[in-house]
Amino acid sequence: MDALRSLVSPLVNGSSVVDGMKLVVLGGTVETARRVSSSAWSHFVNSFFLTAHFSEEDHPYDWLMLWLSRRPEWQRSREFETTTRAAHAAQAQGWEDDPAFADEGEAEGGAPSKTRVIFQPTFDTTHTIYWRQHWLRVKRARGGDGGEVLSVSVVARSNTILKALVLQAKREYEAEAVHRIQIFFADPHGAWRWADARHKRPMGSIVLDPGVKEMLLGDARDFLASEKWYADRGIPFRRGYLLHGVPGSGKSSLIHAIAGELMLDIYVVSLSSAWISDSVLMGLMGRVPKGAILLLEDLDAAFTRSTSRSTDNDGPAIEGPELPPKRRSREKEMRDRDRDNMSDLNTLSLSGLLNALDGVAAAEGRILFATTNHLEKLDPALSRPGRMDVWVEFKNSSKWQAEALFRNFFPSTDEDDLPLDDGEIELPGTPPSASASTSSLWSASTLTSSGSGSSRSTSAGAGAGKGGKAKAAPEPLALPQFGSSNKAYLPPPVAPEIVAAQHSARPLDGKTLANLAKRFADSIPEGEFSVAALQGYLLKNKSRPEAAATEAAAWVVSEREMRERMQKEKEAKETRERLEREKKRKAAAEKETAKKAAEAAKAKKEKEDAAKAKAKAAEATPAVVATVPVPATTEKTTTEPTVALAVADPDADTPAVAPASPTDATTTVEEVVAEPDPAAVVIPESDSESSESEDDDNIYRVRLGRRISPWTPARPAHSQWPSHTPPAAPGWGSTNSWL
Ligand SMILES: Nc1ncnc2c1ncn2[C@@H]1O[C@H](COP(=O)(O)OP(=O)(O)OP(=O)(O)O)[C@@H](O)[C@H]1O
Repeated sequence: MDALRSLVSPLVNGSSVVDGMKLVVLGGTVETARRVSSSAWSHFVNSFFLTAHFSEEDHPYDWLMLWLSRRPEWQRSREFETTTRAAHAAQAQGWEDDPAFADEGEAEGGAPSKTRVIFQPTFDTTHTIYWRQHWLRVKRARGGDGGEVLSVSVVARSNTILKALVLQAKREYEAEAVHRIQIFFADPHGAWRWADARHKRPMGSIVLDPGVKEMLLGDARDFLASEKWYADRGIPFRRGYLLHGVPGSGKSSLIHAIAGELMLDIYVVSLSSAWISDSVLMGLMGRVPKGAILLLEDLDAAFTRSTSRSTDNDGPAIEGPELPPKRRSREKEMRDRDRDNMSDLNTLSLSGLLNALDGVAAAEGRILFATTNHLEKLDPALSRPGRMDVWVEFKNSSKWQAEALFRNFFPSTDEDDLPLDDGEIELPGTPPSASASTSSLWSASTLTSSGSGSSRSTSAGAGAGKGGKAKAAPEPLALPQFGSSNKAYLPPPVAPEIVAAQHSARPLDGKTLANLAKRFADSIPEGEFSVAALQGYLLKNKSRPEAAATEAAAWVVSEREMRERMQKEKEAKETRERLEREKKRKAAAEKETAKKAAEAAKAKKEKEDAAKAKAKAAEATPAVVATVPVPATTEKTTTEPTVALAVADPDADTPAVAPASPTDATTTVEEVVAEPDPAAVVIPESDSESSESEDDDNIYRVRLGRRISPWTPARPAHSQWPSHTPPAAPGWGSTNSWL
């Protein structure tokens, strides 16, 4: 005990515990003070900083990212990450041209690298950038929703510097984007997703009847400048254009060109999308920025989504030859993915669409373009003024358009159009049939004769746009040929169309071009082919303008034949399908008839079987019939009806009757037995599980576990019953001695 006390006493009485406690308190105080002072310091510092936050989803974020990408401090980050995800943004904004920002890799052969890598500082790294006599602290971070947020802080008394920064970034961005238009597509979640940045399409490349383009462009320009005019008159600041007509006639191309001319972004919604609904559309419309083009594709398909249209035409609305296949396929992929991911949720209603177009929540300041191939399918409410103010019809190509298209297509050495020869059209060089072998020397003979085996790349005088300088005829084509050194077997000549596909045409002088264009237009029937079809033909002959002009008539014939063949095939297919359908319908009807007949036969058989079984059972089993005889005569005064039991004897003609009560009413029983119900109240004794009595004025039957068919003998009048003896049902077993 003493030993224990001696151990504990220093702890209790000694100063070590107190010292320990003091240490804990001291440590706690110091740490608290440190935290408080640090927090106070950061509050103090932050109170001098002005901070702006930019969310990834908003445009200023893109402006600032472009601005930052050009700051050496940003690029010198010691901690950085690489991404290819943002490569499209870089491309869109021209960052790809900045060697410090993207990789310089090139694929073999000098082609640009397929994947561009972007370097950017990691998250949560703070950068200090000096700009306009201010130090800016810039940080990328993750926002609450997982998206990226860019924060820019500056020590300043007012936020002027931050505003100036944003405006500067915007200016730079817009200067960068001046040659491109941004395309956004609606996604199934009701948000706008950036899809592409495309080069502007020159208005001159659109071939329409004179004045149409100018009218539309002028109208849109005037609208954008008239906000006050609209406000003063209380008219909603919106304008709608309905472009309708045959496919491939330039509707989307014109919208693209107008957007480029007016420097507007395009927001595209395809109303035939599977996921579109009233609420999604309303949300999308509300988020279209002011001064943008909203493009509603396939207006007619909104409520009658035909699979053929939605599957065939799911490419981007803004199509053009200049669109790189890579981007085209990315957009297609995006749409396909959306379509695959989403179940068919299209619940767009007409009223929903009308509301989205000009309801109270509809966005103002935007230009609406809607396209349709079937004007006749549109609800009149959709196309009324206020929703669609200007209508433009697009038709198949006229001769005038064909000529203009030809002139646009092939490069010319002259700026000015030369008057056409009145006389015969003169083609340069040899006749068309031989032109393939002489013009630009793309011929097979050139190929075979060039067999040096060297792999020289041919610049075939291409790229000289209209007005470009005339170039010397390109060098003979010298493609590397497999087996060129093999003397035993010479390679077969290359097909002319393959050769033609490899080059562009030489620039033609103005007079020749004019003559060829006229010859081409003469061969094209008025209003029979779409401009897109003509463009396709010219593309096939893009290195052979002469052949394109002279072979156009043959092409028209072959196209007609092909159409005829396709029409016949279509009709044959339809007939086949119709016959197939009829056959199926017939087979189904026959099957149905056979089924019904089988069912009827089965039912009949069942009925017969049941009847047989019943009859058999009636013959085989004696039954107990319990009836309650009634007073047959008025003399009967007893208040208790007598119960009689009839035991069915299969061998007897009539069932034997055993009086159930000593107070017998033989007459009654005999009556009952003598006139049995034909529906056979024959109840096997063994079936008797329960019984009840039925009140029937003067007849009482006792049910023995089976329904008894009605049997109504002659009734005595009620008055025959004494008033004090109602025909109460006898209590179960009240008089029936055997129960
Ligand atoms: N009038 C035109 N002028 C110049 N090019 C045209 C014209 N019409 C069609 N094209 C060319 O044909 C192709 C398809 O044109 P576009 O997509 O504009 O037709 P669309 O009328 O919008 O067709 P759809 O109704 O099927 O969407 C484009 O490559 C375009 O360059």
